[in-house]
Amino acid sequence: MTAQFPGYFISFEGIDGAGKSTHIESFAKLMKDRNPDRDVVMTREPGGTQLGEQLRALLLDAPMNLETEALLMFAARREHIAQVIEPALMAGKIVISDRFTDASFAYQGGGRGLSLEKLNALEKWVQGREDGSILQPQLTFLFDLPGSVAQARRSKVRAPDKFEKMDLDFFEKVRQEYLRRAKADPRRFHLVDATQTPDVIWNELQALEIKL
Ligand SMILES: Nc1ncnc2c1ncn2[C@@H]1O[C@H](COP(=O)(O)OP(=O)(O)O)[C@@H](O)[C@H]1O
Ligand SMILES: Cc1cn([C@H]2C[C@H](O)[C@@H](COP(=O)(O)OP(=O)(O)O)O2)c(=O)[nH]c1=O
Repeated sequence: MTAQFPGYFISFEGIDGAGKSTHIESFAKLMKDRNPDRDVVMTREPGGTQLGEQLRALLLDAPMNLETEALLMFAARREHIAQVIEPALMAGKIVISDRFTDASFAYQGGGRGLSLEKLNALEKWVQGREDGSILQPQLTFLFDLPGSVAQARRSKVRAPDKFEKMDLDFFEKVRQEYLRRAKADPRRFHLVDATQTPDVIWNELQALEIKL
């Protein structure tokens, strides 16, 4: 269940190298152009706050126990929700986040094997609201593509962080968990075939009618 806010919450998801960053800023500009009376807040996870960015640096670099990793992801998320996401949504803003909780289910759950039970408990704890609802994006773009294609793209442009050093099998498991979640919640997810060219993807994003 999603709490009702005057704002609108959108997340971008996908395995590393899927093409999220390539489109997210143009998409934020598109939202602003179409809704000139609304503020658009761009943010990211892990991160989005001063503490969250410090946690991000640790999470993307230091090897750690799986439970520790999940707890730190959700700790950064709690701060992000309290400081950035909820206030913006209460004020009627459009929040666009480069990743949110689906990434924890996909990476720590699907990829590294943390149980669904623990992830569900963390989600309830961190995103639970007084009215019993759980904060979720209203719309999630899932950029989907085979791990091998994403890996080839990444290797051309950047040195890998801790997650990007994981092998193909890991990314295939992350991808399958993302797809499982998308299938379970088709009203929230918009699946993007990320093997298409950036132009085709951009046309697809522009053609979407988003009812705020
Ligand atoms: N649709 C696409 N086709 C081919 N290359 C792409 C496409 N989208 C992005 N890229 C390239 O792939 C690399 C990774 O894209 P990026 O947007 O950083 O991915 P992400 O943010 O999902 O990790 C970049 O070099 C980018 O230019
Ligand atoms: C939000 C989140 C991210 N991650 C991982 C996915 C990415 O590998 C990494 C950072 O994501 P991202 O910002 O997409 O990295 P980049 O800017 O290098 O494309 O953190 C998790 O494992 N769990 C989470 O809950």
